[in-house]
Amino acid sequence: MDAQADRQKLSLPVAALSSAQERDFELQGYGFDAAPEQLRRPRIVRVGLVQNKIPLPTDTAVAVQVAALHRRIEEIVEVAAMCGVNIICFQEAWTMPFAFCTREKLPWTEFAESAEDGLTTKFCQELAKKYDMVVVSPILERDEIHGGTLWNTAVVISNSGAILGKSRKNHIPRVGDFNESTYYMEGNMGHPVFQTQFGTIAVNICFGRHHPLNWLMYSLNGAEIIFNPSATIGTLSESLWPIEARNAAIANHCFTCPINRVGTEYYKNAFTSGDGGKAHHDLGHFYGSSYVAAPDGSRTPGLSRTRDGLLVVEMDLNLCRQVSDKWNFKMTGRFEMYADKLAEAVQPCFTPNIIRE
Ligand SMILES: NC(=O)NCCC(=O)O
Repeated sequence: MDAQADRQKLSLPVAALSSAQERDFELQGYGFDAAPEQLRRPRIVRVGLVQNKIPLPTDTAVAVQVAALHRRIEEIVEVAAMCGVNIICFQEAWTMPFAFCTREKLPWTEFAESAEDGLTTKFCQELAKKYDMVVVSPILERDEIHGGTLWNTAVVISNSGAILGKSRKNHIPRVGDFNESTYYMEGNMGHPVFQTQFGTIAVNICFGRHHPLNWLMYSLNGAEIIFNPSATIGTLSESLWPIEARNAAIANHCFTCPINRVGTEYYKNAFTSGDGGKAHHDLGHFYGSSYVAAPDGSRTPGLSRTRDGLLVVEMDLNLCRQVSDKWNFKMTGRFEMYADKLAEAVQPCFTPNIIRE
């Protein structure tokens, strides 16, 4: 039997379920248990994963689009609060259309905001305080202190409303129409993890999902829950989606939370893919399917491929150490051997260890 079938359904408040229905988004809840221990109490936390379409056409005024996204997220977060969510994470670049496919600078760079005192961070600080909830807010960041550099950044806001810090996307796609290197730089902050009241969390943004060493480094820094806010399309990655984050949860003895936006975003000006094909007006269908995977390899079902949704997942973080003690991948990982070998392999003078007759 697929381990995903035995994730128990979480019973969610009727008021939350009816609000979700009224507000036209899917609401699902699941739970992961751990065995009782003698010396540690269960460490129960509820996480919320939000996936959504952009509510307005991409040629609406920038400020109007941002405000509409704020309103949409506010109504979903309100329902998350009814469900007792402690930590919530939104999708990659949640305040904007995923317009990097166009390669146009304006108006898309106008969606970039300061991670420290931009409108969106202030909005999230209010939500965090109001609902006593840690908020992970992935945005396009404009870093005025460093010449206005753009980054793809997740701002982590404590349930007190204080900004705990930020984490930047380490790996930038060079595939299909994901022309993100035209806009922002590779993250320069390494692999920060954030100690929150509810557990230790990290944010591995989108394309980092394909890089096992990226997951590993967040885990080595102590992350128990790694969020993976993403924007990806069916024709490109749907076959990888159920596997990569789930495998990372197993390999790193932690929970992983991949989140993908939904819908097809239409652009007025056509763009090409540099493959001789016809110019087109959209990047493709963002297939949602957000889910949570546990360190024991089980996972929740995914949210819808087409609808806005909130996935509420209760987990006992004691499961991380319990699975680690069973499988010991951190003990058996031989990281010292790989550290040496990788240091050699990245040198220009490296010669592969191939034995020939
Ligand atoms: N947002 C982003 O990095 N997308 C790239 C495609 C993928 O990773 O599936």
